[in-house]
Amino acid sequence: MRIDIISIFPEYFAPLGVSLIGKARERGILDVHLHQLRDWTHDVHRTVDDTPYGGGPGMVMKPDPWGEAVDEVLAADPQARPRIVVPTPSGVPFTQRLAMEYAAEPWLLFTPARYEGIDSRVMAEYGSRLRVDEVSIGDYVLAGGEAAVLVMVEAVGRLLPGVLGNAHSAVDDSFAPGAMENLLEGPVYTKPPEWRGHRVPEILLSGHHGRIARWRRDEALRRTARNRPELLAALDPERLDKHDRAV
Ligand SMILES: Nc1nc2cc(Br)ccc2s1
Repeated sequence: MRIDIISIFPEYFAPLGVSLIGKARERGILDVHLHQLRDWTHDVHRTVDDTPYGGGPGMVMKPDPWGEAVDEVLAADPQARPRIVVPTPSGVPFTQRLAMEYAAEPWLLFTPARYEGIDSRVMAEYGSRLRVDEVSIGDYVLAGGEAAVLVMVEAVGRLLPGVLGNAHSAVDDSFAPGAMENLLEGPVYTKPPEWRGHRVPEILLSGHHGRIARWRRDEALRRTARNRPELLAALDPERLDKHDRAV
C-alpha cells in the first residue's frame, strides 16, 4: 500500500517511522510519502491561508497550494487513483470497518488541514473524479488533522497482511466483524498469577477453553454494557444467546 500525506507539518509524522508501522515500511509492506504543502506556494512568506469569504473567525487554507500539491501527487502514478481522506470533525465516523475498507485500498492520500479547514472547492475539484472521504476520528476539535492521520494510518497499517505477528490477528479486535463484533474487549492478564494480592480469575487458569471463551464473552458484555451501552443496544438480538441476555 502507498500512502501520501500532504501537510504543513510533515515532521508531525516521525512516529510513522517507529514500531509496527516503521517495520512495515522497512519491509516494503507500506510505502509512505510525506509532502510539505508550503513547497507549492510561490510567495516569499510561503502563505497557505487567508481570511474566510463571508467573514467569521480564523483563516481558511488557500486552494492553489493544495491543488498544485494534489496534482503533483496524482502525477506520481497517472494510471492509478488514490482514495483521498480528509480528516475533519465534520466527517463520517472512522470505524474499524472503515479501517478495514482502507486497508484494502492500494493508495491513500491524506490531506490534514489546519486553521478552519481547506477551501471547499479543492475537494469539489477532485471529488468529481476520485473518492474523497471526509472522516472524523471523534467528536472533539484538534488544532489540525495531523494527529487524526496518525490514528488512521496506525489503524489501517496494522491490518495489512504481514504487519501483525502470528501472535495476534486483527480478526480478534474489538469491533472486528465476527463473534465479538461491536463488543469491547474484556480484561486481560498475564504472569504472575498473583500480584499485590490480586489473583488472576481462576477460570483463566483452568484450561477449560470452552468455559474460558464463555467467561471472556461475559466480561466483554459487562464492559460494553458499562462503557458503551449504545453498542449493546445496537447489537442484533439474533447475535445474543439466552446466556448473553442473562449477563
Ligand atoms: N477531530 C478533528 N479536529 C480537526 C481539526 C482540524 Br483544523 C482539522 C482536522 C481535524 S479532525
